[in-house]
Amino acid sequence: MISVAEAVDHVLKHAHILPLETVSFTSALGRYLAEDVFAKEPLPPFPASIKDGYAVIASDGAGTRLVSSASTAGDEPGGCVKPGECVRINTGAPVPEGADAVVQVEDTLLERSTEDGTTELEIKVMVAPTVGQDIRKVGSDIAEGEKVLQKGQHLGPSEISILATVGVTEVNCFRQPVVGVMSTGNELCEPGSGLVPGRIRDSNRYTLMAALREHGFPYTDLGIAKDTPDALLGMMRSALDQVDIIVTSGGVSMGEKDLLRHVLEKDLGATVHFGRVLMKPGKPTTFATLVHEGRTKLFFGLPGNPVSATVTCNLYVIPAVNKMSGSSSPQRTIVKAKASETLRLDPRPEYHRVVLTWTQGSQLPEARSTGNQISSRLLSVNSANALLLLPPGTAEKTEVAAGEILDAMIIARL
Ligand SMILES: Nc1nc2c(c(=O)[nH]1)N[C@H]1C(S)=C(S)[C@@H](COP(=O)(O)OP(=O)(O)OC[C@H]3O[C@@H](n4cnc5c(N)ncnc54)[C@H](O)[C@@H]3O)O[C@H]1N2
Ligand code: MOO
Repeated sequence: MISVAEAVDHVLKHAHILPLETVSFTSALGRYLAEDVFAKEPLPPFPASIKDGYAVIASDGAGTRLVSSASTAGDEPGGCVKPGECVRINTGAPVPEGADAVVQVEDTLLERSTEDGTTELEIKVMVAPTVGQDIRKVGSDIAEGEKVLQKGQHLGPSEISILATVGVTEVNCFRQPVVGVMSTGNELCEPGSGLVPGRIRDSNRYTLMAALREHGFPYTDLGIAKDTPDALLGMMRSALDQVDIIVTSGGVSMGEKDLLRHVLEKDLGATVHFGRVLMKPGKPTTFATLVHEGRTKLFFGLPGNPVSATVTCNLYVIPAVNKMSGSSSPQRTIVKAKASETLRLDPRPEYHRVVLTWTQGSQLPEARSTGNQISSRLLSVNSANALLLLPPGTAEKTEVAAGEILDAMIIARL
């Protein structure tokens, strides 16, 4: 049996970054950039006011100014401020020529206006301005030609905003792999079905599809395959044309209906890189690759037990999809956490489902166990936001004490 670290190495070694494709910036959320992005123009493209107030000549000092005109956001830059004058200006509006400072309205007094009170004629600057005060210089936010986004960067809302502001409406990103999700097992029925003797509802397919959707990855629902070599082979063969990765659950252990490895190796000619991993839960996790029409396809056979499928999806599938999408740090985030209770250690390294909570004044989050960790008990992942990485038990160390500090892998939005 190989270790989790070795298994992850195998997966990441075979998870090749996919070729790039051009995408509209409006659909680039969650993608990884395949090129650097530069600003064609400076931002702001004109000297812009930071405040609502008056554009003035700083050397005029404090005192009375004639209000000669107004500049509001959206106006074409123009006009000219002469000594002793000022221009009423809004935040974001172009600062007119001649002016070298903006005085915020709070630092002025209205001295004289037209009889109907609609137009200011004279104001008094109460505090002597300094040159450049409250003006954004041309290119002070983004310089012309500046690299604003870097190849390999993840595009979140802020990066989409940067693309919009520099007017780059199409970008080259790495293609995201399409993941086919399949459940296997004669006992499975759809969640909408009433239970008949011997049957259970398929939850794994919905867990896996939801996990992919949560990360913004494209997927295809391949349905439920019966436990026969022909059914498995047929469904996998037809999926290979549509997807880059196939993720199944069930059928990887030791039972006579655990056919997957045989179908992969003998019928599809895939190379199985591992089929048993020293971990709890998830021991029978199987990983294989095969070349189909010149392209390497990845195959994850996750264990059928629902919690095992969830844990191994986080450990292997999500990092593989991240890497193929162009991420340079594809693995899930690990933080330190404090065990909130005594936990017995298993002979296998355990991925214990916990709820991390941060309390004010404490530096580390507390990790509270979700209770009975048997791999069939889906309630052990209910509300879990992390997997506490428990070392294997030994004769000397059989448990983790309350307060011990351990690594925890984040598996949900915090
Ligand atoms: N003799 C041995 N038996 C088992 C071993 C072993 O080492 N030797 N390993 C056990 C471990 S650990 C696990 S995990 C399971 C994994 O088995 P399979 O991947 O072959 O999964 P199945 O046998 O098909 O199913 C296991 C369990 O999960 C339920 N299941 C399956 N698919 C779904 C689904 N889509 N949604 C909900 N529940 C599902 C299934 O009905 C079974 O109860 O093997 C142990 N056995
Ligand atoms: O490895 Mo299994 O996933 O413990 O139940």
